[in-house]
Amino acid sequence: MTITWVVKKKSPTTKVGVTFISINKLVAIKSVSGRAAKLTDLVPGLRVFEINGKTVQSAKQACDIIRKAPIGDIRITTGGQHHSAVKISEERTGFTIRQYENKQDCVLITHVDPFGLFPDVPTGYFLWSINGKRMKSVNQTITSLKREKSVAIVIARPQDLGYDLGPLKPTTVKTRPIEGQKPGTSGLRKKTKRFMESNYLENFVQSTFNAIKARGTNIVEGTLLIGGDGRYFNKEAIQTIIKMAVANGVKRIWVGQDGLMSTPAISATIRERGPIWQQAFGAFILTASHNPGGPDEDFGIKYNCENGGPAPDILTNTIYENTTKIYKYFICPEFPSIDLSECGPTNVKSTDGMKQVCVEVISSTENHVTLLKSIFDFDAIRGLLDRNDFSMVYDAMHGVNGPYAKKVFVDELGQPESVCMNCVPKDDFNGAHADPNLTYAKELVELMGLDRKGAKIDTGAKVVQSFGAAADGDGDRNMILGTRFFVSPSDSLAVIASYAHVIPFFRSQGGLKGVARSMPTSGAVDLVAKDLGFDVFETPTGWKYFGNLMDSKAIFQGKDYTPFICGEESFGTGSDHVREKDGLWAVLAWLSILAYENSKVESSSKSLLSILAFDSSNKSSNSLVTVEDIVKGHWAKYGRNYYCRWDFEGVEKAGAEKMMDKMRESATANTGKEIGQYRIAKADDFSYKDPVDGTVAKKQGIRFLMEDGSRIIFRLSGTAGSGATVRMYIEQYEKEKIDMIASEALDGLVKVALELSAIKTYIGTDEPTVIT
Ligand SMILES: O=P(O)(O)OC[C@H]1O[C@H](O)[C@H](O)[C@@H](O)[C@@H]1O
Repeated sequence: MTITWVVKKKSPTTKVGVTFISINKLVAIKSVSGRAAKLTDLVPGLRVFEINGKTVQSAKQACDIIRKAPIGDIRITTGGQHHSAVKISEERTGFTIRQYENKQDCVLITHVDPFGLFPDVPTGYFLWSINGKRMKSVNQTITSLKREKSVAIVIARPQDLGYDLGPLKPTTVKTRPIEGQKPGTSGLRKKTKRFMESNYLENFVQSTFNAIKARGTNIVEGTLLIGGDGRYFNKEAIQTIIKMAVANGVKRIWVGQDGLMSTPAISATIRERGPIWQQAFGAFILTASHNPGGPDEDFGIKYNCENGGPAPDILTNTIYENTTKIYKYFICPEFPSIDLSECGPTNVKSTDGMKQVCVEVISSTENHVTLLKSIFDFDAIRGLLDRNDFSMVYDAMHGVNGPYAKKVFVDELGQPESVCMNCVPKDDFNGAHADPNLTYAKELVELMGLDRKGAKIDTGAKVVQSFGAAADGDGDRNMILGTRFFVSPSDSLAVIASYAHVIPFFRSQGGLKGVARSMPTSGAVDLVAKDLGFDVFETPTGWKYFGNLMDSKAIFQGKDYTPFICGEESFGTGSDHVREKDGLWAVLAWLSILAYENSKVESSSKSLLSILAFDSSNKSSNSLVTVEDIVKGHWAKYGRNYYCRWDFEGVEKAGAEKMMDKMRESATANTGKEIGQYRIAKADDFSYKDPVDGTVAKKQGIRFLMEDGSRIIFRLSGTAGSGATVRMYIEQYEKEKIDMIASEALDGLVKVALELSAIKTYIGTDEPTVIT
């Protein structure tokens, strides 16, 4: 309510009995005397809006207007809601006050006694002045209250001072676009030091918020999830993202304990956690996956959407566009840093208590492990693990999956801690390359009796474990090994698909309906699909392409391809239980297959392997059906897709791109060409039209498809940290000759590939850094 008071100015110099005080850009009445005091309720503390119809913003301006006004009526318009004022002659004020931590020269009223002298003063306001004197400290205020006989206080609404939100108050920070923030195959990856540069992380995070808001994501109602693989800068980045999320309007945030959460666990948590009104609308995942970590190595960030899957191309493109035209970001600098070491909620309120944000530190493992338990028969797996002739080791390579492995193998499946190798997450992965392949998982590979080419080595009298598996930094990749035996990821996918019915998740839903593989992954799974009648899809590299197929019915109202299994040659396997590849899922799938086959051998009933080619009846009733038995049984039934990938890491980008351009240009000319013992049936640059949403992805890899079904593929890595990485994929199918050594079987085709690409001319070498 506003009231206009009329006081008289009797001569050019007479005072009208009203003095003023400034509070920021507001004006309040400081004191009232003489005739003016007779006007009922014109008291100190009322806010002054206008004098003689002019808006006032400072005490000086108010005085000037009155001084310059002609003799006669002066009209002072005030509002009563903003400030309260009381004249007293007693001592008991009924206040509790404290210094306001975000602004050290302000006194905040934290409690008001309803029976005290100022019952109408709301808490959360500032005690601005007493008898016209600005109060800057609690001591000064107490002294004044005690000393003055009559007290007129002016209080200020926090929002009038711009302090109302306190820790929730957003600040706008000016920035400029930073070059090179285009996400690759799986998010933005750069050197950690680059990410630590001023505004680098902030620009990307703000661009992501801008993109998801424009897409209609309701970030105010849902929950934002944040977690990472624990690499260097993980925790600092999380605190920054929390502060930016709050400034952008997010009210509920979940963070994995210690800042840790594997990529599949993030996907599971988005999909599974909380009542519908709390469910996560998306997640920031801080990882550069299998790239090395540490201050001099790589850092990364990616965004996953409400279905738990990686942001689709359309969104990452918008994020990138936003990074090229960003000039400001929002952050709450006064939001407290959250202690990530203990699970539980921290509620942070605005100073006026009107707004609240909850940051909850949640278990990193709980949602994912609960989901895995609902997919697999843990009792059956425990039966296998408890056999005297079975042993296993799981190498988390110091990545994020250590705590998950301990939870599953030790807590749930009752195995000794020794099953878990390198299971303490480290921010530099112990100086190693947390990539589960024959080269980088060296310790495990040797333990399992293999060399870096996957050939058996002499382990002497040492007993080699029956089963070995490894994970990458963020826990979405897997490598499967048997005793002195390597399972290629393409074969692993095909074997799991052929055994899907032994896993309750698939069996209970009427069996598999769809399978998919990335284009460079071998066609082994296609043969299973053809045999067992599932739909099969060949997609570009990148897990995001599988998501639409999994959601074909639920989101796109098309044909239902779920339950669904998919995989990539890059050591990724998974299903529609989440929208990411899932390293532990693949390991449990293999243990389920082994448990199934071994329970059959034990009960002497007919084994699936005997239906294939491996004849379990030749085994003594107690001998273990091994990983090698299962894979060889698979080859005997379906034939073998000999396969290898050569990586040329950290080569010069320009040369690598030139080589790809040359092969692209020569595709038509190469089609029909004979080279060595091969004839090229088709050479092209793979492009993919998504059968679900119709989007087209071009330039996804140069293919040489031979008439006999063999394939040579070249593509540039989309995840390389610096320079370029050329990947060369070689595949040759043999129906009968399944017992050759892979490198020997593929020797001829490798030579053809080196010749067709003229790789040495372009990148200066034809020696790979990694062979898988
Ligand atoms: O582009 P590349 O380096 O070959 O990496 C390809 C891989 O990148 C990430 O790990 C993605 O999550 C995978 O889905 C993809 O297969």
